[in-house]
Amino acid sequence: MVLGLPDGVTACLFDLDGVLTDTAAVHDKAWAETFDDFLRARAGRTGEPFVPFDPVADYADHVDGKPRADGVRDFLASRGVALPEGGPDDPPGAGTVHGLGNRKNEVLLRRLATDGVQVFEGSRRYLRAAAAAGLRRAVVSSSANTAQVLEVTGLAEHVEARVDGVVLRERGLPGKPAPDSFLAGAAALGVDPVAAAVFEDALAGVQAGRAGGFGLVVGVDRVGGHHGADLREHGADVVVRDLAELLDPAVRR
Ligand SMILES: O=P(O)(O)OC[C@H]1O[C@@H](O)[C@H](O)[C@@H](O)[C@@H]1O
Repeated sequence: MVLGLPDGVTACLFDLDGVLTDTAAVHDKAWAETFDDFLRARAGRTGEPFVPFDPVADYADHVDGKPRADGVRDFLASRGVALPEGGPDDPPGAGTVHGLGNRKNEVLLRRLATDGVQVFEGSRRYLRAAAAAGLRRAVVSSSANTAQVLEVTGLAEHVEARVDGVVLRERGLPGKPAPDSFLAGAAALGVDPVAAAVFEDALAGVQAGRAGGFGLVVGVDRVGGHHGADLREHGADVVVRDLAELLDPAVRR
């Protein structure tokens, strides 16, 4: 066993937000701000009560890990709201799926610029150890901002391939929970799925890992509560709080 991975696993497919970088929380806040503005205005118009976006349950169940437009559609569907699709050039905040998505991206970029991006130290160490052990390494994220985040954090140099929200759109691939993005990551590294381990903090992400028949699905639980159990239920073979636990089994819970 190398770095907590079963024999035969020669590649690692890392999700980005919440696994390598502390950006899941930033996405979550940007979604909450966007959806709350939308829901508040809608309640004002319809007279229905304003029920805010729940940054724990709504984020985990409907948004986390999915491509931007899927997040908009799936969360609104959970509230019985269907918006027209619109198009990628819709102005931020327009009453379309893309308009709300563009608004969320504006808020996200503003928050990333003011708060910066933190890399989880255990993840940086794990990436270095994986490279030293000769494991292949790809980042597989639904975010269209992946390349910029990898650059500003200096993580790009540790990663050999990237499948992200931009690549998914270009290739017309379905996002997580479909396995396609992880399968594309394994293909980019030239390995079979069974020889690759998936590292994921989102329910949609571990579901994708399970659906793709990967060698191991590592759930990363940074939020606590019942998220660890939910990750297992949706497809994680093991759950850790930080990738450092895989480097040092002594700190494993
Ligand atoms: O809006 P972006 O940057 O393309 O990101 C899309 C999604 O990317 C995922 O990585 C995040 O878990 C989601 O929260 C986010 O919504």
